Formats: sequence, structure tokens, C-alpha cells
Amino acid sequence: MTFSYSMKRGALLVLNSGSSSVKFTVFEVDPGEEQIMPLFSGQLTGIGTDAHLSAKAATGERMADESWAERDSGDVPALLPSLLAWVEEHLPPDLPLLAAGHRVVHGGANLRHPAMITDHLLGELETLIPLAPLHEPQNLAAIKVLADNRSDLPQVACFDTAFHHTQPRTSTTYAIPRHLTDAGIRRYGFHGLSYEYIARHMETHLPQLASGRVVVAHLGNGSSLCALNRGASVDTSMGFSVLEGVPMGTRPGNLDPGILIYLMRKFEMDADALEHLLYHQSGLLGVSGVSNDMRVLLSRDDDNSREAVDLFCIRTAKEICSLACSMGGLDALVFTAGIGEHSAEIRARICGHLKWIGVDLDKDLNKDDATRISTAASLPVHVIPTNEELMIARHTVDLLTMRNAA
Ligand SMILES: Nc1ncnc2c1ncn2[C@@H]1O[C@H](COP(=O)(O)OP(=O)(O)O)[C@@H](O)[C@H]1O
Ligand SMILES: CC(=O)OP(=O)(O)O
Ligand SMILES: [Mg+2]
Repeated sequence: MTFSYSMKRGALLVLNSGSSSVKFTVFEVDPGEEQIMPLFSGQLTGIGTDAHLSAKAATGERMADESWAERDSGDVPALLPSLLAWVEEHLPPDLPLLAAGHRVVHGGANLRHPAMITDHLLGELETLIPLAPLHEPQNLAAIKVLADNRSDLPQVACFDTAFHHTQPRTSTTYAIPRHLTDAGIRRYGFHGLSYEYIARHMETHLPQLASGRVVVAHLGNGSSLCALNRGASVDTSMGFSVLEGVPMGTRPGNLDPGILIYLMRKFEMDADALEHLLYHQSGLLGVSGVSNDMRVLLSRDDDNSREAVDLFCIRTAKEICSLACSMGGLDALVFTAGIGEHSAEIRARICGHLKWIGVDLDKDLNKDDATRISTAASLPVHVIPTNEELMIARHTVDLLTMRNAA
């Protein structure tokens, strides 16, 4: 995969590939004008069961809401060529596809910045698959399909781990023998593109927050929290893998590691069985026995669903306090991602556990589309919608234009 490249006005495809879904956004980019504008976005969901494409223009107009079940032979690589063709069919005629940017969940210990995809880089990323078995194979599969179908297209990998490389060793080190730490068993942290977007957003729009100590709660299907001191990551709740931290849709968050030894001995669970339990059967789904979707759990009044939500809220509140400790205090709290942006009730319940540190939500402000949701006397609490795709687009353009200038 080699290319010679000159960045001009055109379209940029950003892909965020998960195990059963591929989210995408297409941007118009004009490096000369320093302009990156979303054109349309969408997602392929239900891959492997009942694939479905939905997409809408940046103006809000629906572009697709259709079953792709007949094209679905079970995985991301089988569907991506069709998605690429669909994207190209829907580009304005004067905007050719120029490049692709990808969210790659794990960049390991060495990849501290976005990087051009090369065969060498792909080889390095393949060694990280065991560290992120839920995400990394799908991220790499998407890159390979694009390389096979459009070898002329430059591709950039943006890593969820990269933003956390500013952390001190006390945040990244587990209390295990040093030779294991040296072998890469350390805390990496994830959702870095989301935290980076929030940090940049605060710099521009909320400079007072940006210069302080902020905990950002990225609460989605995968959830983590990050301690941002003057815009740099100093600690985060996810560690070696995307399993550590708070309970998530189907992942448990922190567990006593003794449980794993017990499960292996008592229930003869092997690595595959443990992986399935921890990535797919735990978290909100495991506790409720009903769903991994917070909306579903909030609409029910059975004891197990209630307990799943209670556990999510108290564990998230405890994590906020723990991250505040890593910064020696807290100046503001920010909620983002699916649950953080859209569930006023979960925000209220998490903040209800934080009254003793001076958090006081304003009921009238804590609504959908809210920005600051706390009372004037409270420690400031904000909702900032994240935009990982825009962060990837900015990195991709930066990298391609820098390369071009070199
Ligand atoms: N209005 C809402 N109330 C409660 N939870 C919501 C709401 N809207 C979305 N969610 C939650 O957000 C999750 C998706 O968040 P998102 O950040 O898009 O996740 P991911 O990127 O990990 O797929 C859903 O699984 C659902 O639990
Ligand atoms: C890192 C991670 O958990 O990602 P996602 O929220 O997309 O599952
Ligand atoms: Mg996400």
C-alpha cells in the first residue's frame, strides 16, 4: 500500500467499526480553506443477524432506512464494499472521495499519534487484537477492505488510546511484578478521541473549564471516565482492556480478579468462555437479565432492572470521586455520549450521589439539549455532545496535509 497524494477539496470517509455495527460520517474537506463540514452520516447495524442501513444528511433529511439482510453473510468485511459503493453513489459529483479516517481502539504503548496506514502498521496493529478482541478485529477488517477495494485511497488510523499517553506512571501502572509491566500489561485507557474532542471544545467554548480539573463521563454502550487537568488526560477508568472501570451495556467494569480464578477452577471456564462472559453477558444486561440499553431499563420497574441502573449510577459516582483524587480536586463535571447526553434521569441520579462534594443539579436546566445543568452555587456540571468522527476527520486532514507539505 503506497500512494502519492496531494490533498485538495473533496470528501473524507470516517469509519467507526464495531462488532455488529459500522458507523460512518462523510465530510467535505477543503484544506486550503481549513474547512471540514459534515455531509451525511449513518450506520450499518445488526451485522450478522439482520443488517440494516440508516443514513441521514447533515441537514437532517433521511437518506436511507433499508434492510441489507440479503447482502449480509455475517460480518463487516462482507458488507463494507457495498457500503463504500453506497457512499460513493451519494457523494456530490464535484466531491471525489479523497481519503478515509478510522477509529482504531487500541494503539498499544508505541502509537501516540494518528498514523498513516501502511502494511507495516497493520502488522503492528494485528498484534494488539488480543488486547481489544471486541473492537480491534473489526477496525482492521474495515481498513483492509478499503485497501483492497480502493488501493489509491490514503487511510489514517486514529487511536482511542493515544490521548492518554500524557498520564503519569502512577495512573498507567498495575501493582504487578515489573517484568509484566515491561511486557505491556499496563493501563492504556480508551475513548481518547471523545475526550480529546471535549478538551478542544472546552478550550474554544468554555476556557475557564478548560484550564481547570474536569472529570468527563463518557457514558454510552461502552462507558469510561477521564480526569482532564488543563486539557490533558491524567487518569481514566478503563485500563489494559475496555473491561475495566464502571459497569457498561454488556461489560462488568471492575471485578475482583479472584473471581476469574474461581470461575476457571470451579466452572472450568476457559479463555473463550471468560471473554464471552465479560464482553457480552455482563454489565447492565447481566444484572437486569433484560437489556443492555439504558432506555429499556429506565422504562421498566422490575427489581433486576432497577438494580442494574442503581449499580451503574453509584459506580459511576464513585469513579468520579476516584478520578478527582488523581487531580487533587475537581472544578467541573462533564457528561457525554449516548447516556450522558440524552438521559437527564441518569445524570440526576449520578449527581444525587455527589451532593456532598458540592454538586447540585438544577431540575429545570437538566433537560435534553442542555449545556450547563447545575445551579449557580454548584460545582459546574455540563453536557457536551461528543464528536469522535469530527476529531478523526481533523486528525486525518492534519496528517495528510502535513505529509503533503513535507
Ligand atoms: N434517551 C436516552 N436515555 C437513556 N439512555 C440512552 C438514551 N439515548 C441513548 N441511550 C443509551 O446510549 C447507548 C448508546 O450510546 P453510544 O454513545 O451511542 O454508544 P456506542 O458508541 O458505544 O455504541 C444506548 O445503548 C443506550 O443505552
Ligand atoms: C472503547 C469502547 O468501549 O468503545 P465503545 O464505547 O465504542 O464500545
Ligand atoms: Mg462509542
